[in-house]
Amino acid sequence: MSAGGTGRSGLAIIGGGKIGEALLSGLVRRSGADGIVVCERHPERAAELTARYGVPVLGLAEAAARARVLLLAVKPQDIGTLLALLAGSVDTGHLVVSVAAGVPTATIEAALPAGVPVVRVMPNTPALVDEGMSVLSAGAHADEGHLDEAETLLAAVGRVRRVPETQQDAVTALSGSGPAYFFYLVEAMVDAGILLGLPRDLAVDLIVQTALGSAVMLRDSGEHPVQLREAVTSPGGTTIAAVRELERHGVRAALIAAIEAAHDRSVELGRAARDR
Ligand SMILES: NC(=O)C1=CN([C@@H]2O[C@H](COP(=O)(O)OP(=O)(O)OC[C@H]3O[C@@H](n4cnc5c(N)ncnc54)[C@H](O)[C@@H]3O)[C@@H](O)[C@H]2O)C=CC1
Ligand SMILES: O=C(O)[C@@H]1CCC=N1
Repeated sequence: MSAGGTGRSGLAIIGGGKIGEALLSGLVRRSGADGIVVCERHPERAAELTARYGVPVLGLAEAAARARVLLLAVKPQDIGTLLALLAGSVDTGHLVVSVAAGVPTATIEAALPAGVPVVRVMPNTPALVDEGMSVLSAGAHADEGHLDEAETLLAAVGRVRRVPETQQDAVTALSGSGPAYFFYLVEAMVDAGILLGLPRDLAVDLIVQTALGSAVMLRDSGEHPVQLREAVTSPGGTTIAAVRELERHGVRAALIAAIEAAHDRSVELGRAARDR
């Protein structure tokens, strides 16, 4: 991560919120805090990140003067203001990596000096435990080398895939927001355990281990989710009684509609960032 002639190296994480911290924590675990700086506008939060990870918190101009890669991790609603503050400190020797949901690379490019390479990334919070899923797309001025650079960065906290930018709103709805759907499902299953009279800690333990085991099977067995579900579903048994209720309550349709709504919201956030 060094750019010949500029004297810049390393990474500035701009926005030390939930995803900024998830990425920071993984990067520090992997290679230590050297070469990483953070920009965070809330001083209390900034102090917390320094205490937790040993990273310096700098102003935007100083961070851009030092770091070659600028990782933008502020809300889509704040990206316009951030880019206006940052534009005078950014040049084509930087690589700008944005994780802002919905915000097209073209919107970021238009707010920065001509030719600055931009890569759009959709990560997710399991980066906190090195099991993240990050999906990359190149902007107009980002080449294969820039994508490789962003991929190396994100690979420190989990798996990485590349897609054309047109797929990023769908990716955001699936893997970006995806952890929330699984947590929601787990909450509901724990509630069911409570209804059936189990102690909460037992219900949580049963469901979390079942989620983990199921996830490993999905990843490693080579079998389709339908085959895995069929293997649990004994004729005349308990599972089919539950599956009938899931179908009767439209859970499959509800999930599809929910994910479509997340996609549409991502598109909307992108439009709002462009028009702001
Ligand atoms: N939370 C998640 O699971 C994921 C979030 N994202 C994206 O990451 C971005 C951040 O999301 P969260 O971390 O959830 O939000 P957050 O609200 O927890 O964090 C944003 C942080 O940016 C800081 N900030 C805002 N403007 C700033 C500026 N000009 N200079 C310095 N710091 C500034 C805020 O003080 C805040 O701490 C969003 O664009 C979101 O779409 C992407 C993937 C997953
Ligand atoms: O809810 C959000 O907008 C962000 C983007 C993907 C996950 N969290």
